[in-house]
Amino acid sequence: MHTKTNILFIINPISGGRGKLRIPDFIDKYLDKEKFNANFVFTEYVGHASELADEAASKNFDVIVAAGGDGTINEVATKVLKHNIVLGVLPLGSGNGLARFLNIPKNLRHAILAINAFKVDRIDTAEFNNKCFFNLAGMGFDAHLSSAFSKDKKRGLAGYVKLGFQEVFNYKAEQYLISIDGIDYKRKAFAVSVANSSQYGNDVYISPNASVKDGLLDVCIIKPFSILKLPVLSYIMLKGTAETSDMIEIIRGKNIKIQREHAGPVHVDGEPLQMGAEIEINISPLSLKVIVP
Ligand SMILES: Nc1ncnc2c1ncn2[C@@H]1O[C@H](COP(=O)(O)OP(=O)(O)OP(=O)(O)O)[C@@H](O)[C@H]1O
Repeated sequence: MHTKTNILFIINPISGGRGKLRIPDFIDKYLDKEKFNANFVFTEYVGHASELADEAASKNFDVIVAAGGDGTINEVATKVLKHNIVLGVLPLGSGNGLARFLNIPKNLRHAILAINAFKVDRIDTAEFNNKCFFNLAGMGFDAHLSSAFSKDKKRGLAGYVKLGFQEVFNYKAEQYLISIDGIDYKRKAFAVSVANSSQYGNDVYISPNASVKDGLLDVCIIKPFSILKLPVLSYIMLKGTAETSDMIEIIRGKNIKIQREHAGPVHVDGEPLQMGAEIEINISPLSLKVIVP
């Protein structure tokens, strides 16, 4: 007789700006009950997913599924990594950067069927000072925007795009000293992103050739630009041509130190945080077990 796998679904009710009350019933309908004992829990506040995942992993859960966006994945995966169990993802966020990179189906039924198939792969993870990240972290305009977005009542893609347009006009590029595996680069930048996967979400690519399995982080420096070139930058990101563009410089490495002008906002998987002026980023190759289609 097989023992079943204990699986917990941690559902963020606000991610992606859609109601999720019926999600547990839907999952229950398609999940393979021969394989899994399923439990469901909704998060109630920022940081709750992390607490729930930590508790479940120290009990008898073998798989924890983050049902939400990159912020929810970040909280859950940090604890899944710590306890060396398996992460699942149901992409129910606004951008779903990591899920898109991993080709996890946007269609919920298909994403559940992929969990049933239970193909487990390993991906790189990284630390941004003492915070884990799995998709993308950074500073400059990205961080400024995610800080502003978190204060905004309206979630979802439309709200994000609208706010982005408002903020981009006022934002000033800053000076950074970036050390990548011991080589120093002094750069003025609109934003500095450190990419594990290739995209912010919604198929907006900052580092189109990034891989979560190459043991490398992609430091993406968006150079200062005239606002008139904003459509060009947007086009580059949508088409995934950053690698050959003169608006973005991409340098790969394992150990990254960034000295910025002052302490201030950063984002870690899209979630805004405040950090000091000095940031150190390191990669842990193939450290996280995750269910992939
Ligand atoms: N009940 C809740 N009320 C308010 N915030 C919550 C609640 N549960 C979780 N959160 C927070 O919601 C934030 C956003 O979640 P998430 O990133 O999953 O969605 P998203 O931003 O819509 O998607 P994406 O990151 O893919 O664009 C996270 O910081 C998480 O901690």
